[in-house]
Amino acid sequence: MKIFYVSDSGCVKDELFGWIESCATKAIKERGIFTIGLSGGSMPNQLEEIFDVVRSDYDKWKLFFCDERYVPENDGDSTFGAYKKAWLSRDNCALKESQFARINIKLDVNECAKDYEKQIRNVFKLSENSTEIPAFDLLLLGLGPDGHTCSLFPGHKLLSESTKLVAPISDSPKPPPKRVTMTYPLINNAQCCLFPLAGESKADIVKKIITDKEDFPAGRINPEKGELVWILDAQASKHLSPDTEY
Ligand SMILES: O=C(O)[C@H](O)[C@@H](O)[C@H](O)[C@H](O)COP(=O)(O)O
Repeated sequence: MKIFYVSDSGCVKDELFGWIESCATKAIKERGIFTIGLSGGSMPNQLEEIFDVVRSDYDKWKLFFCDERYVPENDGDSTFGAYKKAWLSRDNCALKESQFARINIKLDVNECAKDYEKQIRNVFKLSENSTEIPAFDLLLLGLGPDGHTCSLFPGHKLLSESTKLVAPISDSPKPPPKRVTMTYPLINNAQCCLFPLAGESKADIVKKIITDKEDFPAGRINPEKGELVWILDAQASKHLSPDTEY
């Protein structure tokens, strides 16, 4: 686990953009494609200026959602809708809508999750019955005050999902209730999982996970072959000591 301590939310963004650029450059050089998973919540706003900062061959990007709300894209709760507003509406947007893998809510939530998993397997050229697990180049993860990440919530049965790579949830404690979410088998097979966190509201849960090692869904993110990176501003890391190895 790597922890980067920075002073404020602006520096979290700078560090985050640096990671994105280096992951994308490496992936495109090695395999001609960059696969990235995006979270919702405050992350779309955090990533708003990406095209001003990150230099990359954006045509080679394929973008997925670590979790997505099961709502129409024009619904205020839609994560794709949030990125449409934050990115696709910009004059200097270097991405096309077609590069985003979107959920299909014409299907019921269970079939929607299966369809999304199929979309992921297709990008990684893996058949439906392949036992190989796709390895995303970078997953950008959020952290809720209850320690959830993606739509993996404390005490939920999805925490022990061991076969589905994308699962449906219809009882999310964080509204809206219906979502699809990546699960640990997929998340923990990524090359890099990154939590870019800023603000006082993250401090207590960051302490519980990193210092106290209490068991929370976000604390179970630990890529077997990849890197786990926390980028924390002074407020989010106020209970941590930069000299301590966690
Ligand atoms: O769509 C979602 O709800 C998110 O993916 C969710 O997991 C989010 O990342 C956390 O709730 C943190 O949200 P904030 O960044 O707004 O604190």
